[in-house]
Amino acid sequence: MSIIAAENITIRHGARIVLKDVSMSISEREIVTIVGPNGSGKTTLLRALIGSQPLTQGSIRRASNLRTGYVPQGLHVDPALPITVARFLSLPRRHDAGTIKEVLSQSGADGLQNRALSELSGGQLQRVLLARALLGRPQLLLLDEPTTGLDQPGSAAFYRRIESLRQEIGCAVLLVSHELHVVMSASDRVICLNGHVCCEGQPDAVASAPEYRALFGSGTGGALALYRHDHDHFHDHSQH
Ligand SMILES: Nc1ncnc2c1ncn2[C@@H]1O[C@H](COP(=O)(O)OP(=O)(O)OP(=O)(O)O)[C@@H](O)[C@H]1O
Repeated sequence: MSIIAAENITIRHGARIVLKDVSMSISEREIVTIVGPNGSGKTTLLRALIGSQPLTQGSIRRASNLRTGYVPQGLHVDPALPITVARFLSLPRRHDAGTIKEVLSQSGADGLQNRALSELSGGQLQRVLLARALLGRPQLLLLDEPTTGLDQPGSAAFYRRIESLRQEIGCAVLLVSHELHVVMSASDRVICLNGHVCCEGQPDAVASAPEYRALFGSGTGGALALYRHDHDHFHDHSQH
């Protein structure tokens, strides 16, 4: 059963049509990855789904009282900001130490609560942001390019974490990635967006292929897979 659906949505930024007649949906416990080139409307679609982006046309249908957790793209942390991870997780609403410990553990960020936010590595910060999104007990997690700045093993580890989170808390996950060819094999479905939905389908797991192993090694635990992208149709962007 779908928990959220975009129905024929069109979004303009000024005169520019960024998304045109896009329909997609996510079911309970489903992991969906959106791929597409820069500027193809991925972030705009995510923002529309959480209700922070006005629609020009179409509608968003959500299951009643759907709880969502959103991790935006590239949060900048001011190095001069003297704030610990625990304090950051208690803004704007206070959470007890037990809850903070639990979400940090679920995000693979055990023991970071007393560290200064500005001193975290890119991978640690991503996990803390994920922990923050978990505080609201989301039924749907939306993550905008969560592996930006991570190396290949770091990305693979993050994707495995997402899969175990789904098992642990039973949430659905919608991820955005700009990497067309590298998506996680844990994705149930990949949506390729380029102002419109170009195509969608299941990612092909190629972890056992020699070419794949030569490229990525075997240390990624099969978390990375190749999505075969067939561009068998013509894109007319003259309307954009
Ligand atoms: N607030 C805004 N005002 C005007 N134009 C915008 C605004 N937000 C986004 N756009 C434009 O909409 C288009 C889609 O942007 P969006 O951020 O959704 O793309 P994206 O696929 O997430 O890109 P990237 O991979 O670079 O993050 C871009 O051309 C962008 O310049």
